[in-house]
Amino acid sequence: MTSIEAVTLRTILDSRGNPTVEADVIVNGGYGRAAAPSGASTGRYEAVVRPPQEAIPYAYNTVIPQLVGLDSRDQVTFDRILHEIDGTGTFEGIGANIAVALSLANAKAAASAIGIELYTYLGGVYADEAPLPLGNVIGGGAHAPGATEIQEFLIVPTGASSTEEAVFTNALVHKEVKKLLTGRGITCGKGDEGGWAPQISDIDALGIIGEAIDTVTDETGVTVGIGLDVASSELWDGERYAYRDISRTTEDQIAYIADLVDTYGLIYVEDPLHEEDFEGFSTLTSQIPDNCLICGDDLFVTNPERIQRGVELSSATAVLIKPNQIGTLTDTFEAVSLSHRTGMETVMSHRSGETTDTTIAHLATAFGCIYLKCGIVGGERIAKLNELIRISENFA
Ligand SMILES: O=C(O)[C@@H](CO)OP(=O)(O)O
Ligand SMILES: [Mg+2]
Repeated sequence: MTSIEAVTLRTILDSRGNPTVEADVIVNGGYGRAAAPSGASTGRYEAVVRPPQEAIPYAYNTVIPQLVGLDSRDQVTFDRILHEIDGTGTFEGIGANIAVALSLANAKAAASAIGIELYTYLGGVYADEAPLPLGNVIGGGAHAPGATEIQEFLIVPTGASSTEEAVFTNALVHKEVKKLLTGRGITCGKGDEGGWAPQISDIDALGIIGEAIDTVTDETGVTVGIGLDVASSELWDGERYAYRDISRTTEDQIAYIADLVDTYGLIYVEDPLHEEDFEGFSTLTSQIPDNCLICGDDLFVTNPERIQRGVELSSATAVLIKPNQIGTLTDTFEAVSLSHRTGMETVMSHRSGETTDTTIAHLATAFGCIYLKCGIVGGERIAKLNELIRISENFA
């Protein structure tokens, strides 16, 4: 038994300058630390976050005394107890930020006590491949208001032969996009996730990224695919998708996305429709070629019940996995395994508000996710990418 000896919670800074929760779990022979990230375009059905200044004192009184003495290696019981103490099903009581930090820190403590890496502890001998990085190269929406209308223009170095090459290919495209923007006299800063945030149309963004990829592929020989996170719940006004100069009905939106997939050869589209529209997702998925994943983020919120509904309606071919949307590692694992059992891919994802915590690089590898979505540059993003490079050394 790896007994939990002490638990500490503190408030730390996130990448947007907001307070977030960090947990330390100390066990006999090891310790684990994890921090909660936070979203800007959060799904309506995500587990509930409580402000750290309220949630931490509450956890010291109500949660931590019940965790001390538990066996850290029994993650299922640890997570069940978090749910029992909370009692709401959505972590409204203790806060999903507290729950996720504690749950991940506990797994890391158990791995550390055994003296193995987290991805090996969770994935065993069959965790032998690192996911490809899916990175945000241009962005707007809730992450950079005033820039592009689609929230994220993503790239995946599908032709990379190593994690190092994959990570650096994305970085080269990111640099090349800056060159092209500057060459056209377009000034831009960066959005919350480190993608460029120019005031250009979505179509121009796709054109520029295509050009940048061509240059990088010519230089390196590595092919790169393009994806989108439309984050459509942010555009949906209850009746239509309200873009700046046009508003689209659901049918128009489906036709628009299908056309983008076709014209730009997209290989990944996340949240093309809003978070309630399982049927619209299903119609779009049936029209899209198999080589393009249709991924649900706000639609599924890493919640097995919602994923099951998506399975029944064939709404998507991939599920975005964000541990803080559901609150515990065990719930996250259930979401991943249900997705895989039903033939869907999984994409482990950062949030727009992040810390230098690298846990998701381990989870993505342990759980066999196809992609790790975590940006391209910026300290809190490269922390995860550099960890992925370290993890991949073991598979060489
Ligand atoms: O929509 C998303 O997929 C995420 C991460 O890119 O954004 P946020 O964390 O703001 O929900
Ligand atoms: Mg998303």
